[in-house]
Amino acid sequence: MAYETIVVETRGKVGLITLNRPKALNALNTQVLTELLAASQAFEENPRIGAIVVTGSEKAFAAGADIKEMQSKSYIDAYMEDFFSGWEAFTRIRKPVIAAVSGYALGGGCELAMMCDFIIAGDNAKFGQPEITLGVMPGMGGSQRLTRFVGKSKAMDMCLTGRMMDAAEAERSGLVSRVVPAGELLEEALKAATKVADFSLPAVMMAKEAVNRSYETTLSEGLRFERRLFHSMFALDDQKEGMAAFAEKRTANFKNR
Ligand SMILES: CC(C)=CC(=O)SCCNC(=O)CCNC(=O)[C@H](O)C(C)(C)COP(=O)(O)OP(=O)(O)OC[C@H]1O[C@@H](n2cnc3c(N)ncnc32)[C@H](O)[C@@H]1OP(=O)(O)O
Repeated sequence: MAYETIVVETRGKVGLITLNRPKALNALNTQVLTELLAASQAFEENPRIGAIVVTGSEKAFAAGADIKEMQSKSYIDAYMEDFFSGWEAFTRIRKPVIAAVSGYALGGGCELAMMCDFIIAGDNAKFGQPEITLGVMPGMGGSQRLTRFVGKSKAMDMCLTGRMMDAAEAERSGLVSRVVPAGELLEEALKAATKVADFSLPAVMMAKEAVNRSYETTLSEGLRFERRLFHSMFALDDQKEGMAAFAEKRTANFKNR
C-alpha cells in the first residue's frame, strides 16, 4: 500500500509509524485511520517485527481528530457510520505498541496515544482533551481511558475545562510512563521498543493481554486469567531458553516459540 498521511519504516525488529500531515499538525482524518490500521496490521503479520512505535512531528504528535473533516457532519451521518468506532481496531493489535509523543497530543491525538500500550513523552509534550471548546466532548475514548489513567478528578478537569497538561504533570499523573528530552524522544522510544522486541514475542503478547484484561474484569478473575496464561508459558521453548540462560549466566536467545 502507498501511504500518504503516514511514513512507515522498520528499524531492526521495530516497526515505526510516523504521522505525516505537517500542515494540519497531524490531525487524524479517515485516511490517517485507514493507513495507520493497514501499516500496523502489516507489522502485526510480519514475523520479523516484535514491537511498533507510533510517533508524530516535533510540534505535534496529533492535534486531534480533523475538525475540518467532521464539522459539517449531521447526527445521522455520525450515527449510521458509527463515527470513530474504526479506531477500536487499532487497540486490537496484539504486538506491543509504544506512543512517542512530542508537542501537542490533543483530543483524538491524546486518545490515540492512550490506545497505545505505553507513552514515552518528550519534555515538550502537551496533552489535552479540548473537545469541550468545540461544543462537543471526547469521542475516541478520552472520557473512559483518561479517567482510568489519571483518575476522575483530573480527567474531569481536563475534559470540562479543556486545559492542557504538560509532560511533567502527565508523568506525575500516570498518563505517561517516562519523560525524556524532546531531542532524544525517538531514539529513546526505539531503544525501549527494541528491548521489548528482543524478548520472547509470545511472552510479551501474553503480558500485554494480561495487563489489558485488568481494565475489563474483576481482580479475582484477572488474577485467575494471569495465572492461566502464566501456566501456559511452561509450554514455550522460550521459557526453557530464558530460564536456562539465567542458570548458565548467558544471554537468552529467544525463538518466539
Ligand atoms: C471532537 C473529537 C471527538 C475529537 C477531537 O479531537 S476534536 C479536535 C481537538 N483538538 C483541538 O481542538 C486542537 C485544535 N488545534 C489547535 O488548537 C491549534 O492548532 C494548536 C493549539 C494545536 C496549535 O496552534 P498553532 O497556532 O501553533 O497552529 P495553527 O495555525 O492553529 O494550526 C496549524 C494548521 O493545523 C490545522 N489544525 C490544527 N489542529 C487541527 C485539527 N484538530 N483538525 C484540523 N486541522 C487542524 C490548523 O487549522 C492550521 O491549518 P490552516 O493553516 O490551514 O488553517
